[in-house]
Amino acid sequence: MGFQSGEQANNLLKAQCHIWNHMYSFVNTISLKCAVDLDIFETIHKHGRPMSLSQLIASLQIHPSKSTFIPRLMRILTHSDFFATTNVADNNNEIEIGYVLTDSSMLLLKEHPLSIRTFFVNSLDPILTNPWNKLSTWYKNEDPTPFETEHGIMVWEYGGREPRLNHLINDAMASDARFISEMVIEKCKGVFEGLESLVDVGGGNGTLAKAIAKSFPQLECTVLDQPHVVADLEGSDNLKYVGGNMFEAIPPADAVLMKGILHDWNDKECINILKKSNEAILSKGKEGKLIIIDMVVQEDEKKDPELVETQLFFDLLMLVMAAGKERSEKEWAKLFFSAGFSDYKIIPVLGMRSVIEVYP
Ligand SMILES: C[S@@+](CC[C@H](N)C(=O)[O-])C[C@H]1O[C@@H](n2cnc3c(N)ncnc32)[C@H](O)[C@@H]1O
Ligand SMILES: COc1cc(-c2oc3cc(O)cc(O)c3c(=O)c2O)cc(OC)c1OC
Repeated sequence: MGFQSGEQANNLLKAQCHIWNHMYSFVNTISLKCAVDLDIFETIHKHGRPMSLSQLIASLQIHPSKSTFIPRLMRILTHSDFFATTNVADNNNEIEIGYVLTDSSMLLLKEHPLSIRTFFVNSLDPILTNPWNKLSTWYKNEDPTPFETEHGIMVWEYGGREPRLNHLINDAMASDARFISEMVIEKCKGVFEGLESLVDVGGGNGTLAKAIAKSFPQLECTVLDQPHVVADLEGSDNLKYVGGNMFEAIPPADAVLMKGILHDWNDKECINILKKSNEAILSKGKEGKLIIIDMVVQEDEKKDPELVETQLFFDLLMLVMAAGKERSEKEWAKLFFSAGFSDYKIIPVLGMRSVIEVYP
């Protein structure tokens, strides 16, 4: 085949690069996981100043025959912004490259107060990644999710039967909730002010509710989750745990909080949960509200390509794990009005996610 122009050939070469880039996008994931498993971030952090390759290699627990392969791992992770480099002088005053952590790698440290390492590590456990290999099979069968095609059971039911999955998910969610709690409370104080009671529906082990209960001591907080999730958890003065089913009943409260819940369900199921939430709010006899923390998918691709791509990754994650979806503002509005709510306000202060207030 002859090319009509140099431009045509160049376009095909670019297309090939695009395919190869996607063919090996997983290299980014695997390299990052490898650095976490080898404790590279912890090692550089503990060093306390820029760390040269020789210092790093000497501190890692790797086989001596693998020392010469560390620079290549460091190079790709520097390319993907998990390390920054600077010049450092060695003992002989020779200049070498020194590695330092970036904001992203800091969040993968075990001891960082906002660490999301557990969310990262647990999300890459084979129990949660194997279902992705069933995506095309799932498109050809009647199963509700690729998770069910892989494991023969839906994710939330499986959590009740398989303690390892229950812990993987609960610990991952708690890690995310620790990250987001402070920001929610700091940036959205007004959302909680004046409330006397709040129920965190599907609140997991209560990480977010605990932070809210601590910041607003006058607020009576309840965490509703599946019985096996809250079974061994103990409340405090203004926090209690209730085992139940959000499709059946939600305890009455001035406000219903749902973080990362509605994106796990399809539209029909969401409308049922929203109607139960509306009943819970109205039964207090006051003008309560619903507080949702979830993604609002940005429709303007060009605004922040990494943010939009990550939202689209999560949209497919929801399809693979739980038959849910990430929603655009239009899709959220349709759900709220179908469930009988009259208005809503999106507060876009959490990066990829937003706080949405919804009013009866
Ligand atoms: C994605 S996690 C979110 C956890 C928590 N909101 C957070 O932000 O960390 C979804 C939660 O919904 C809970 N869940 C699933 N089905 C439920 C049901 N029918 N009733 C109550 N909770 C449920 C799960 O047990 C899980 O804790
Ligand atoms: C709780 O708030 C959020 C939860 C999720 C989230 O993340 C997951 C990650 C996994 O590896 C497997 C899963 O099954 C899940 C979920 O089911 C799930 O809901 C994601 C969020 O934002 C992207 C959350 O914040 C709203």
